[in-house]
Amino acid sequence: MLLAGKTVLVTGASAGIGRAVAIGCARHGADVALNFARDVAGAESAVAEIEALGRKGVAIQGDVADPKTATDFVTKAVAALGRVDVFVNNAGICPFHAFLDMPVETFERTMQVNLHGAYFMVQAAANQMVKQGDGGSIIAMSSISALVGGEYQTHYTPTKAGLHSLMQSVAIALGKHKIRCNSLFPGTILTDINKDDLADTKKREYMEGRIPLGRLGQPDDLVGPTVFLASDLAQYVTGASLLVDGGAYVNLQ
Ligand SMILES: NC(=O)C1=CN([C@@H]2O[C@H](COP(=O)(O)OP(=O)(O)OC[C@H]3O[C@@H](n4cnc5c(N)ncnc54)[C@H](O)[C@@H]3O)[C@@H](O)[C@H]2O)C=CC1
Ligand SMILES: C[C@H](O)[C@@H]1OC(=O)[C@H](O)[C@@H]1O
Repeated sequence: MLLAGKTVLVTGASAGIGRAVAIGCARHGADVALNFARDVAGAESAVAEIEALGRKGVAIQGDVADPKTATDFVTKAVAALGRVDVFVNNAGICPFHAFLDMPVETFERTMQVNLHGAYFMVQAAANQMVKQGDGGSIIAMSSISALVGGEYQTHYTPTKAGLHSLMQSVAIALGKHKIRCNSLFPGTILTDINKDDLADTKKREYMEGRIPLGRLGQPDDLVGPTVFLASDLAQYVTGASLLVDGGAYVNLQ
């Protein structure tokens, strides 16, 4: 029970990686607050799974692109669960689109959800941790895309590099408060975010072929790395990043 007694907040947790991480943290002993955008049924079923594990769970609706959602989420999570020990910034979108005719709205929305939203969420969680006075752990679901490009992700990859950069800077700003800040770099994980893109059999086989461990990732593959960074096992780890990609990044030839 690496997270016994800890309260974990996760954004975008009604589906995909966020949901797996929220339930995984509960499996490791944490109470969990979930932010979700629209999927009430998904959020409620995630809370039910958390409660079935004997932990407390609460789902709080809000669009992370609105800066007010950040203080609302943290305030309501603290009202329900008492405190914030771990904050996982997970919510994100990746509407694949070519560069030369990228719609302004698609670019701006991707920035607002993935990066601006993260900034204010992390700020709200950090202020609560500073008020509590006994440290904490902040984890950003960045991406292998912080390190490499994507032809149809020119609006997305800068948000993932930006998220990692944010973790590096807040690791410095918050170190004096014993708040650790780190990034996870998932590779290609099978979720709704890439369902359409990977419906193209050629693309899927190409992506699979790049992975030394021989398979695309599953949301549960992110649970162990998240629990590690959230836990006291990582007490001297801050400003760091961890690739969770089956080895895809290092596989040049
Ligand atoms: N699936 C993959 O291959 C990879 C995913 N990631 C990142 O992992 C994170 C989770 O993505 P997945 O689980 O794969 O996709 P997903 O589409 O299954 O989950 C994304 C979650 O974010 C939520 N969300 C989207 N916009 C929101 C908003 N405005 N406010 C609140 N919640 C919002 C969605 O409702 C959903 O629950 C994202 O930040 C993504 O960029 C990073 C690397 C690889
Ligand atoms: C959505 C993509 O499949 C996924 O997102 C990322 O961040 C990875 O680099 C993959 O491209």
